[in-house]
Amino acid sequence: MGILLKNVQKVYKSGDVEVQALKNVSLTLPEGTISVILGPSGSGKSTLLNVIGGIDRANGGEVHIFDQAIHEFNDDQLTEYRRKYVGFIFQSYNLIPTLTVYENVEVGAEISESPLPIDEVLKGVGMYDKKDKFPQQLSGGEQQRVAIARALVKNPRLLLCDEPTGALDEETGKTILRLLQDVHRQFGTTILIITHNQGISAMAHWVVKMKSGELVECAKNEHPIDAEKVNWV
Ligand SMILES: Nc1ncnc2c1ncn2[C@@H]1O[C@H](COP(=O)(O)OP(=O)(O)OP(=O)(O)O)[C@@H](O)[C@H]1O
Repeated sequence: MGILLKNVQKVYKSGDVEVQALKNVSLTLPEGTISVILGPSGSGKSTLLNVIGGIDRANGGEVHIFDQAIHEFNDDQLTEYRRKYVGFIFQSYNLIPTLTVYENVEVGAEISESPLPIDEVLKGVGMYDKKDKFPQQLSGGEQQRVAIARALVKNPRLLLCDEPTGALDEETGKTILRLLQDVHRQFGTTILIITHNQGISAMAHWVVKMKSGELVECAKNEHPIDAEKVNWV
């Protein structure tokens, strides 16, 4: 199984206040599928992604990723899990401003046991021609391509995307979604995408809906559409 969550709970405490970010979330997503996670702001989407990616720990329940019980992992094991299996893409790109495009992707390659060739990955995302540029010399869409290249160069089995098109216009956003779809087709990568754009769910195999820390729906989409045909909302 790809992703298997059983009764996962996450509580954040700040002072006397407790926030139940995840309430008994159970979820099954097969390996090699694209899933979209929808839900209002504060519903627990990022927390869910972070728990699956081993950035954050659940307070209760079980988290099995590729048949590994990561909720039982110690910190070193969790770091190793992230390094080996997980690529992250965020809305804010998180590129290192003092490094070139090539060097930013190299950072991703260095932490991997079996990285893909950097030049090939840069060509794949259409950024090879700009490999010597710095992030501030690039448009938002180009920066996101570099961030995707940095995640992909690890050849991750799991690609976690938190609002990857949130800062992009429709045309650029769709090229990024196309790229994710191509990655899925080429490598069979399991991809999770958090979005506020409901239209994107039409390109996913599974659509997960969150509300107030609860998983309210996990529906299969039998006929995912191409990224270009997404109804941008
Ligand atoms: N580090 C933290 N400390 C305290 N509370 C937190 C922390 N991270 C998240 N929360 C709270 O947990 C709840 C779920 O947050 P989360 O970021 O997972 O929601 P979200 O659905 O991703 O929201 P958004 O769409 O706005 O990013 C929110 O009430 C949030 O304020």
